[in-house]
Amino acid sequence: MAEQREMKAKTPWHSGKVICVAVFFIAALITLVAIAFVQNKPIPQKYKYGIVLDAGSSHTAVYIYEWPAEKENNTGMVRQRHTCAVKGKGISSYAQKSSGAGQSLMECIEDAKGNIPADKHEETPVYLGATAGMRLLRMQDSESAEEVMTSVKATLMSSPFDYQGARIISGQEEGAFGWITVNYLGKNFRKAAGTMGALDLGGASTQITFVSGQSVESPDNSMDFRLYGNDYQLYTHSFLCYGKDQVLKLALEKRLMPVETSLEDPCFHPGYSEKKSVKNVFDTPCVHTINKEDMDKSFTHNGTGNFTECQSSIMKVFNFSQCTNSRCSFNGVYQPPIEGTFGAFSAFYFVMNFLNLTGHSLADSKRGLEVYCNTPWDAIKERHPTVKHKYLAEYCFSGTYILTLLENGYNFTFENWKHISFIDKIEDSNAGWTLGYMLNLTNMIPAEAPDTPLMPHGGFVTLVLFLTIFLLILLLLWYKFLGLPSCSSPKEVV
Ligand SMILES: Nc1ncnc2c1ncn2[C@@H]1O[C@H](COP(=O)(O)OP(=O)(O)O)[C@@H](O)[C@H]1O
Ligand SMILES: [Ca+2]
Repeated sequence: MAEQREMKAKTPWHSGKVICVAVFFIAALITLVAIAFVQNKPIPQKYKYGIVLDAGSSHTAVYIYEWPAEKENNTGMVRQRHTCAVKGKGISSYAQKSSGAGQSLMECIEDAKGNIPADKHEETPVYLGATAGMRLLRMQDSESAEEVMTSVKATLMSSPFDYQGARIISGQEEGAFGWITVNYLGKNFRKAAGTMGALDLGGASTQITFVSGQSVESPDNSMDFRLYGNDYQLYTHSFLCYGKDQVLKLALEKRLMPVETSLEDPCFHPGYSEKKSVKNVFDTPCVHTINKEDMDKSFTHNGTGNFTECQSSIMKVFNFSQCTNSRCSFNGVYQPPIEGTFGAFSAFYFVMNFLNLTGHSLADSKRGLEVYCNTPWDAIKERHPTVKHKYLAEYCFSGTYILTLLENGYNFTFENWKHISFIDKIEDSNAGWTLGYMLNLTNMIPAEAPDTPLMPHGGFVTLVLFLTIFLLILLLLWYKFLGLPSCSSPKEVV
């Protein structure tokens, strides 16, 4: 008997105590693995949506953004879900028939309805911001501008979305929100590396915005932001009339005074010849007024294709002679020295990308344009049969304007030219003021950095699982070498 009892003690696998521990052990392990698995499985994300209409001078674009509901204050979480290009020209072109402005947006509003889940329509904010085309119309004819804005407001208010306003934004806002967009998308706000300046070229205005180490001398050009716990003092300026369509008018105006029947233009290709109406040049508050008689005339616009001469003619649209600050860009506008890297978007990108000049030095870009501008118009048309006629005719002018604006206007140099990146999108979202505008209006950029957990949730669960398994193994080893703590009742132990 005594021998039998000894045998039993030496074969613990048959003991009730061991089975008890094993059952607990396996049950605990299964539970842990199940918890880790369930917790690590991505839970279906709840998304929120926002719509911004960019009512530019040349056209209107609708942007739909989306972001995971519980992560809205993290940088870089909002992304562009969809865009819709409104057919026809910009809303300012409806000055004479304002109801057409709101009507023009209908198709893209329908398109937005299909792109946002129906149960979210009511809670999705919609904003419209109009830029330089409407600023010019307001200067020219404030009543018509008011009517156009009333018309677009009515359309947006009749949509199922949550109407949050339609207004003409200021040039400072346009510049600053473009800067916020590129730095938000580039996740620069929480990096030590610093931010990127923003260069936006439109049809009617252009904006330059960057963080300057020097204090900004003129209050009009200064904007302060506190974002994710950092203070930023921005230098920003918007040059009304210096978008590429208005600058073309400024340049033509200089060559058309006095009004003649033909005009030789080095900024257009040799062989280019088109009849244009004088009114098309002088129909804007950016140029001088001329008498009605001249307004009704027309002229033949002939290209001569000469980059150097084109550049000299463009130089005349800038005024470099007066500056009441310590330093200026042009037209007496204060600008601190260029600092850091820049993202150049909108027409800066469209034009430089078409010309294949996005990765070139300033010297190479000039050489490239010399050849391009001098190429006969017929050859250009043959090479690009599908490109819109107006764009194609104007790329030599626009490219030359871009180089002149950046080098002579803003004082970029052969040296720091490489710090300019011509960009269209960052991570599938367009660079432009719309995203920054929405982030600001929805309070999605906190002033202080939100507290972040030490490690992501999934990592935390996995770590707990491993630590527990490790402890269980320790327990088993302990049992093997030191014996088993009893599972049975205290009475039996005694
Ligand atoms: N593919 C393209 N090639 C050249 N220019 C383009 C292209 N697409 C758009 N543009 C131009 O980009 C500019 C966009 O300006 P827009 O945003 O409408 O005006 P603003 O910002 O001054 O109110 C316009 O001059 C338009 O003609
Ligand atoms: Ca624009």
